[in-house]
Parts: sequence; C-alpha cells; structure tokens
Amino acid sequence: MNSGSLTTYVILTIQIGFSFAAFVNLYSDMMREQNSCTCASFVSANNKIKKKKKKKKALGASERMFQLLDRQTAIPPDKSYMAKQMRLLKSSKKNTAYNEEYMSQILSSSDTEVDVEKEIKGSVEFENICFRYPSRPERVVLENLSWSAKPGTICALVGPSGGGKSTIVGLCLRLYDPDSGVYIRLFYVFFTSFIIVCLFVCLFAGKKKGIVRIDGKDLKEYDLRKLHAQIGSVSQEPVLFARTIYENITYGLRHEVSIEQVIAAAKTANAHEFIMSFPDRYDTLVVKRAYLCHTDLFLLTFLFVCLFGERGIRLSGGQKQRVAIARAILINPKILLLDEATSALDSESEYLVQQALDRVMVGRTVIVIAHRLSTVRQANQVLVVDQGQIIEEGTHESLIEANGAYAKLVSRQLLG
Ligand SMILES: Nc1ncnc2c1ncn2[C@@H]1O[C@H](COP(=O)(O)OP(=O)(O)OP(=O)(O)O)[C@@H](O)[C@H]1O
Repeated sequence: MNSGSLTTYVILTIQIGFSFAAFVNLYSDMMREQNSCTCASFVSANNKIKKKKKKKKALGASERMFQLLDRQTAIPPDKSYMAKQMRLLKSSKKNTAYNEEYMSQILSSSDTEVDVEKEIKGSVEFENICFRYPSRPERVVLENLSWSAKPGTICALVGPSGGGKSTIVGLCLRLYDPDSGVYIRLFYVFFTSFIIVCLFVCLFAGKKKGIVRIDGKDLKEYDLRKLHAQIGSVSQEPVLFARTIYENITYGLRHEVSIEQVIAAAKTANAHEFIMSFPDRYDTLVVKRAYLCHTDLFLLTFLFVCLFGERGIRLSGGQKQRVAIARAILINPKILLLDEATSALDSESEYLVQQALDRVMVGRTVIVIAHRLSTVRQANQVLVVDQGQIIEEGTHESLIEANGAYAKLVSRQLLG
C-alpha cells in the first residue's frame, strides 16, 4: 500500500465515522414523544418512555404528516369527498357537533354542483374581488378587482413584484375563496320645495360578494376535481415528482393516453429531444437531490452515490418547464394559466420554452403572468396590476399610446 492509498483510506474512514455519528443523532432527533416527554437523549428518555407506554408516540415528521391528512378543507373538492369525510367523522371519536354542522353545511352548499364532464368554454370573470391571505388578514392583496376574459383569448398580467398577479391566478383555480367586495351605490334624490330646489345625495355603502366565474357560473358551484382537469397550469418552477419522466408527464390525467400521444406532446413541448438523450429515455427517474440540503446525510449519501452511482437524472429549470408544458398539452385544457419564466433560464432554454408556450397557447383562454414583450404583444388584453388593483387595461398598442404605467414598464424593460 502506498502513501496515497493510505491517506485516502484514513480520510474515508473518518468521513464514514462522522456520517454514522450524524445518522445516529438524526435518528434520536426524529424519535420524540407526542406529549410533554421530549426525548432529551435516547438513553435518559428510555425509562420515561417505558413508564408512559400507553401514551401516544410519534415518529418525527410523520406526526405533522398525519395532522395534514386529518385537516378538513374549507374548499371541498367534490361532494362525494365530503360525504366520505362525514362518514369518517361519524365513526371517529372526533365527531363533535361543530364538525357535523360544518360538513352538513358544505354538503348542502354544493347541491347545485355544475357538471363539468361537459367541456367548459373557457370564459373567466372576476367581479368585485377583494382578497387577503388567511395568514395575513391585515394586508389587502386584491381590492375591488373586476375584469373578464372571453374564451380563446390571451390575457397578460403585468406589473411590479408583489402587485397580486399570482394571487389572481390562484383565485382562478379556487385555491382560496375571495372576500366580499365593497361597492358604492349612489341614489340621487331630488326635492323641490317652494321656490328653492334642494338636492340630496344619499350615499349608501353596502357589501356585495366578490365572485369568480367560469363560463358565467360561480366557481363555488363547480366540482373542483373535474374543473381542475380542464384547467392547465405551468408555473415558473413546476413541481416534478421523484418518478419517471413518463409518469410526470401523465400525472393527473383523467383519461388514458398512449405512449404515442405522450411522445407527440413532448415533441410539441420541445422536450422529446432531451428526454431521448437520457439512457432510460421516458423511463428516466427524476431525482430532486433533496438530501444535499441535509448536512447530516450529505456525506453518507455522497459516499453511497460515489460507490453505486446515482439513479435518475436531475432536470434543469427549463427542462422541468417543458415537461410541465407536455403535461398541459395532454390535459388539453380550455383554460391555461401560465407563469412565464424570468431570467433564471439561459437564452437557449428560454427560446425552447417560449416556442413551446407559443404552441400551447393557441385556441385556449390563456391567463399569463408575462415577463416578455413578445407575449404581451400577442395578448388580446393586458392588465397592469399594482398594489392589488388593475391600474391600466387595454392592448399593448393602446397602453403604449396612453403613455402611462405600462409604457413606463416597457421603457424600463421591466417585463424582462
Ligand atoms: N401565501 C401567502 N400568504 C400571505 N401573503 C402572501 C402569500 N402569497 C403572496 N402573499 C402576498 O401577497 C402579495 C401579492 O403577492 P403575489 O405573489 O400575488 O404578487 P405578484 O404580483 O405575483 O409578485 P411576483 O411578480 O413577484 O410573483 C404580496 O405582498 C405577497 O407578500
């Protein structure tokens, strides 16, 4: 054995030792009792745990996971789901009067569900929408917002960061319900008395519920699962799962698709070429490398990857977007919600993504958070959103002519 091999051997032994020590610490961190008994250390807590055997214990993150699974959604995905939840509640110990009342309310409110097995046409309308995020009720994000998009048209949302563009897109999907909008009703009452004419203006301020409509019907009347099957969405950073590329493209589809259809969609999305360059092609596993963020596991996993090789491929931002576009093409949605990528992509990737987006936008209602002038130019309607309000509305040409906020955005090239 030469000195080089010996040094490598010693360093690797130390690294493996550290990795195992870190792993043991991690394991003891993960084990903790649900009640007051927090495991100060594995050994010292052992006796207490034995005494409190009957008390529930949770395994780290799984406790949070079950909390999430148990959560009742304020926005029911469909009636059958809520009926199932109701049955579960009745059979569980958690059946309180509140829970039962809550479920019955939701069940009765969704009596008028619209059958979206029929294709929607794709018109979108916002009427008097006010909105605050439940986690920040003090901050008004959208204020009395009203606009509409006809089927098959492109509506571009532009404006400064934090203006509320993504919130508008989220409301189209009914990720949240809007608050009540405030509107002002004016009644002009004229009185004439003798020679003097008196004018009384009475101002009544009332509240009108903000409504998001699709095809003229309140979003709350739709079965969300069926509606979402007809709305495509491509975000700036699409979420892919640690599954094969094929499974990621066909994720969430309600109908069967052949491999030929998947390939055709990938070709339209400019994804086929890079997929075919991988050894496993459409069966390539997408990896997320989440372990790299965890310092305790880093060395151990790194060593594992060095010894046995990494299964799967980590996709770049542009590649992920093209997979998401292929997914949207297969859904063949009537409404497409897009968040254009910004400067995070290199110019080649940006070009390929843009080309794919241009193809997928044809013949659908598109609501796009636009960052590029080329997208805004082809939009039928441009909304400039700032501080939760639409401050300008029109086509690219008319807004440039108006020389207002939009013209400034363009001149400062803030769309890019
Ligand atoms: N989940 C959330 N909870 C609380 N506040 C939020 C949440 N998401 C966004 N906000 C706030 O709502 C406001 C509007 O955010 P939104 O993301 O809609 O703006 P945006 O115009 O899309 O911005 P950007 O162009 O930077 O994405 C911001 O002040 C933001 O801090």
